[in-house]
Amino acid sequence: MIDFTSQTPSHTKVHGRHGDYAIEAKGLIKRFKSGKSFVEVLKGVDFDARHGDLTMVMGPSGSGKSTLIAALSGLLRPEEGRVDALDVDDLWKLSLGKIDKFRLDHCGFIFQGFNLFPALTALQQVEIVLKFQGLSPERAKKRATEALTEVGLAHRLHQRPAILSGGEKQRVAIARALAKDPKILFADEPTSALDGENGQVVIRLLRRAATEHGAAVICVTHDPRLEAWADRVIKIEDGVIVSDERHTPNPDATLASHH
Ligand SMILES: Nc1ncnc2c1ncn2[C@@H]1O[C@H](COP(=O)(O)OP(=O)(O)OP(=O)(O)O)[C@@H](O)[C@H]1O
Repeated sequence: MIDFTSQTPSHTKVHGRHGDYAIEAKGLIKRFKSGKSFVEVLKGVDFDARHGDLTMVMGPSGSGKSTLIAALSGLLRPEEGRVDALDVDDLWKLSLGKIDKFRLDHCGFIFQGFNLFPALTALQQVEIVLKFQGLSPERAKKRATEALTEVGLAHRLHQRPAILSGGEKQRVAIARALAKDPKILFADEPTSALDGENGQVVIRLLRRAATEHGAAVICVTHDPRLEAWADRVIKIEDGVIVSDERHTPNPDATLASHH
């Protein structure tokens, strides 16, 4: 286990100014230019996510899921609406530098394509982010080793991505995201490139990030089988939230191999 006590209690209820909510967004509108006109991809979306919850965002291809994540995390400016996150009121009113800093300090990201640096070992992939955050090399190494151990990769510390399996690469990406103990963890289709067994390892780690580390985990997925692990399932269609339900998660659910 990683020692998170130096930053936040392990059963975190890291309540910022917005109480149980890690993120609250209102009236998000995002348009993209398409020829001479605009396509509205988010049509006034209200969204919130709580600390300790695994919130799943589901919906058909092109419904706006990735755009929503990008607007919530300060990566893509919406035309209208506001995002309150942790202690920040209206993220999009901050300077770009402050938005970047907010993301670096508080958000973790896990994507379908892993986004690892080909030249770096598993340990270095995680260390680099921690050093960038200001940890000393010794502390970064210790923390990176702990994070990789937590995801079951203690025996792979010195391997580069080329010789890691898809499941191992995704676990490195998860260790990298979790090592800084993010209060908000964004995952975009984190299991879609993986077989059932590896997908299960990944979704269990995301479940644990919410339950044990108190992160608000926001996971975009096409895969309805992942709902078993969710506290909440939000469905989006054509830029509009069409349903929002709370669930009782089953952390021991199984994901049959589908490859
Ligand atoms: N930079 C962009 N410029 C123009 N259109 C875009 C841009 N990014 C996304 N879109 C369009 O916005 C719509 C929503 O895209 P988005 O990636 O948010 O959907 P999604 O629900 O995540 O889809 P998928 O499940 O396929 O990843 C799509 O029609 C897409 O083509």
